[in-house]
Formats: sequence, structure tokens, C-alpha cells
Amino acid sequence: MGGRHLLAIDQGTTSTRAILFGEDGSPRFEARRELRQIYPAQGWVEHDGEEIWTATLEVAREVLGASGISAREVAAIGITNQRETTCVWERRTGRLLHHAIVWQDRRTAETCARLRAAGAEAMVAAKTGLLIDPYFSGTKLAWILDHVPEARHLAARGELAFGTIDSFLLWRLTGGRVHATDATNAARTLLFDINTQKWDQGLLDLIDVPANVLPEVRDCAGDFGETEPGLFGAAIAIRGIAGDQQSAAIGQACFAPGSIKATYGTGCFVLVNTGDAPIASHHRLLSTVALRQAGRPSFALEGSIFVAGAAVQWLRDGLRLFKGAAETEALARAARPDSAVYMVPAFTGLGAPHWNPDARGAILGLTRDTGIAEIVRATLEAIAFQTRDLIEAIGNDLAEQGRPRPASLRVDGGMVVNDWAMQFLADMLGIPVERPKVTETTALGAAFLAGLGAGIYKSTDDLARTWALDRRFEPRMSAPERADRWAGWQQAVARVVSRP
Ligand SMILES: Nc1ncnc2c1ncn2[C@@H]1O[C@H](COP(=O)(O)OP(=O)(O)O)[C@@H](O)[C@H]1O
Ligand SMILES: O=P(O)(O)OC[C@H](O)CO
Repeated sequence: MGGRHLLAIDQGTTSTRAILFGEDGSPRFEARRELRQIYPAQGWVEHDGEEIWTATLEVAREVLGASGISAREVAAIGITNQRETTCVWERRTGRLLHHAIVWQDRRTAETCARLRAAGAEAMVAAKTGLLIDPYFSGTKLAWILDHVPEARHLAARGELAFGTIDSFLLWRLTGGRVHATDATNAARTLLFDINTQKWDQGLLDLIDVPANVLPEVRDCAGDFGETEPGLFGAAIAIRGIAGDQQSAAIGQACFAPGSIKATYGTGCFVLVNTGDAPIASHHRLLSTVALRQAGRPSFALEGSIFVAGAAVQWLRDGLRLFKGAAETEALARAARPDSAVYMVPAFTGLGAPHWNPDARGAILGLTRDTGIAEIVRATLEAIAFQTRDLIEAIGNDLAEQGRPRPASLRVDGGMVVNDWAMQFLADMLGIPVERPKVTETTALGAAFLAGLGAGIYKSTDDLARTWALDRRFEPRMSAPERADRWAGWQQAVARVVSRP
């Protein structure tokens, strides 16, 4: 196999993957390990950081072994990761103080409510582009410092390091030599000012986090050091890092202002590029760093839905309605056309634009002839309705800035192989939905960044040229039917949203 290769490590919520890409952007070899989900209490979600580290080594070694490519033939590694998930370790030994607290974990809801009640929201939003929500890393980090015996004491002596998963893996891969992260991950901590691109002392004081635990924040493409030679047989350069949703936007070549993508994995995340200045959302979206190169950030508006593919998983594993997710397509096609079942998958509350942590899921509109097919169809539809919620909010924010509303949507992630779901999505949004040939866009983004950092690619234009369309889904539903179904969804959501 000739040419240079790029190795993407994609550490996601449910699995750890390594994909070896050719420099033309084609995926060549892939290895994956499922990740154990740990639920110690209601609303708590943890991962074992040691399991993540072991899986990372295994999948990277597996793809190298399967490809016959030696470490010396890999031009660079790119890391992309589930964002916000929080690790704290001892600098001297590398020992983790606690399981990683996962982005979905709600244990710091009370802390967040207290910070909101104290009137911190406007300041936090202006600096970070985020809302005060347990979703982000800052309060999770403070929780570990407060609940692990001696942690505050060790931190005061400079012995602890904090990192999101990228940072933790970087530390381990470089043998404890590099404690760094990239601007997209830093932007999800509640501790980083996206305007100044620096950690912010006011935010650190507010959340009670000491500055000496924080990693250095670097550009997404650049020098993150080299792997310990013993790990893969020779040192490999690490030249790219980005949070997984930003990485997917890169893999989808969303570099121009207005370009937009939705990634359908466990959750769904829609990011629209807003150019070189952050937009303050008036519709409860997040404003976040899309990419930083040569010290210059570009920004995105983001809408986050916590449950997308996870709802399909629940039908499969919780209700045992079918054996494989792929069966949902035929089931949805077979559903009675006149069924008016609505499913609201608010298992962990509702994310954007509702941000209602207390909402819970519901299936509404059941009749005696409702069967598995109708419930499956309602679940796939719910994912499209939720996307429409986000696209409307994004469109409103853009329109208020005098910018055009989204005219099409690029999609990726595990769910987008489902043609029925993609057609319904186009029908509900009323704009075309574009599925690329490579749907592993998250890993592709990390490989792109590594290639940029290693000098294989000159600019993002090189990346944009490799994006190729697989299929475009045009909206076919009539306007009255679309309006009718949308109204039904809104009524269903109103039933599950708790009002203070
Ligand atoms: N054909 C399908 N139809 C609907 N959902 C699917 C299909 N195939 C996979 N999924 C869903 O996609 C998700 C997997 O996507 P993936 O991108 O691998 O997730 P993540 O990166 O969050 O781990 C699972 O939740 C699964 O239920
Ligand atoms: O690992 P994923 O694909 O579920 O993505 C998780 C997000 O980064 C959370 O913000």
C-alpha cells in the first residue's frame, strides 16, 4: 500500500475507534471496541478511563497490524473525542483520581441551578457562548476535586491535571510529556473565554477550579508531540485534535460561513459555521469554537440533542422490539400511514432549544391498532422533529444577523444509512438533506487535521475538494401535511416539558 497514511483515533461515547486513512481521505482499515457505560446513580454516567486508554492502544495497534503499515509509515495521528467528559489524574504517576464523568451526567444540576440563581448566566454566556448546564466540564471537574479525598490538597500542591478525553489520551500517548488540549475542547469546559481564547480567572473563581490543573490550549492542527516509541514500535507525530462534533464539521468540509451539518450518533449535534466571530444566540443555542488554525478561531452555532440513535437502541435493547437497528427502516415503511403516534425521547431531559433537564420521555397517541412498526416510525420521526427544532432556532439566529437560513443540510453518523429516516428528515425540514460517501466524518476530520498539522494538506481547500456526495434527499411532503405533523410534535413536547 503506497502513499502516506493518517491515523485517526475517535474516542466516542459508546465506542473507541481507530481508522487508518489514505492521504486522499479514503478510510482503509478500522478497529473498534465498545465502551462500558457505568451508571452509579440516577442521572450519573461514568466511563473507566483505564478502559478507554487500553481500548485506544488496542484499536490503534489492530489497524496498524491489519494494514501491514508500520508506525514509521504513518505521517501523523489525529485525535477526536466525546466532548466535555472530564478526567483528573495525578501528574507524577498518571493515576486517574476518579472515573471519567461523562457529558450526559447530571450530578452537578444543583450546582448549576445555584450558579444560575446567583445571576451568573449572562457573564458565562458572554465569555463562553454556553449556558450553565451540567453538560459542560467545569462543574464536573469541581465535583471531582470536592469529592475525592485529598484532591483539593493535591491540586493546591500542583500535583493534579485535568483534561477532557483528548487531553488524557495525549498525556498517556506522549508518556506524560504533553498536557495540552485544543481550542474546540477547551470551549466546552465553561472555563474558557472564546473571545480571548484563554482560560478565564473570573470563570475559574466562579466554578472554584484552580488554574494549575488546566492544560495548555493549542490550535487544532499543529504540534502535539510524539507518541512514546515503545507504544507502536516507533514514535508517531500527533498533529491534530478536535472535539468530535467539530471534527465531523471538518470532515463534512463545513468551512464557509453558513455551511451546516448534523451528526446522528448516540445524540444529534447540528453545527453551522458562523465565520470569524461568535454569534450570541437569542434562541438558546450554543456559540462555540468550530476550528482554530494559526491562532485564528472560527466559530459555530450549535444545537445539541441528547438522544437520537440512543432512542433506537432503547427500542432494541430496552423494549426488544427488533434485533438490529437496520430493521427500523423496513418497520417504518410498513407502519400504518394514518397512525398519529408521537414519541418524545426525553430520557435525560431535553437539550436545545428547550434545555429542560426534568422533562421525561413519552409515547402519545396510542390506539388498539398501534404496533411495533408505528412505534418505530414515531421514534425515527422524533429525531427529524427534534432536528427541525434546532434548524428553526439556527435559522432565526442567522436571520436576525441578516444572514440566510440553511438551504440544505449535510448529515453523517451511524443513523444516516437509514434512507427512510433521511427522507422523512428532508420532508420535515423542507430542505434537501445531503449524505456524503464517507459517513465516518468524525474520524475523517481528525485525519484531515493531522494531515494539515503534518503539512500534507496546505489548507482547508484541499479538504473541501475531497468531499463527495452519496445521495441527496429532496423534500417531497406537501406543505399542509408538514405543518400538520409539526403541530402534532409541538403538542407532544408541550405535554412532557415541565413548567416551573
Ligand atoms: N439503520 C439504522 N437506523 C437507525 N438507527 C441506526 C441504524 N444503524 C445504527 N443506528 C443507530 O446509530 C447509532 C450509532 O451511531 P454512531 O455514529 O456509531 O454512534 P456514536 O458515535 O455516538 O457511538 C446507534 O445509536 C444506533 O442505534
Ligand atoms: O461521542 P458522541 O458521538 O456521542 O458525541 C458526544 C458529544 O461530543 C457530546 O458533546
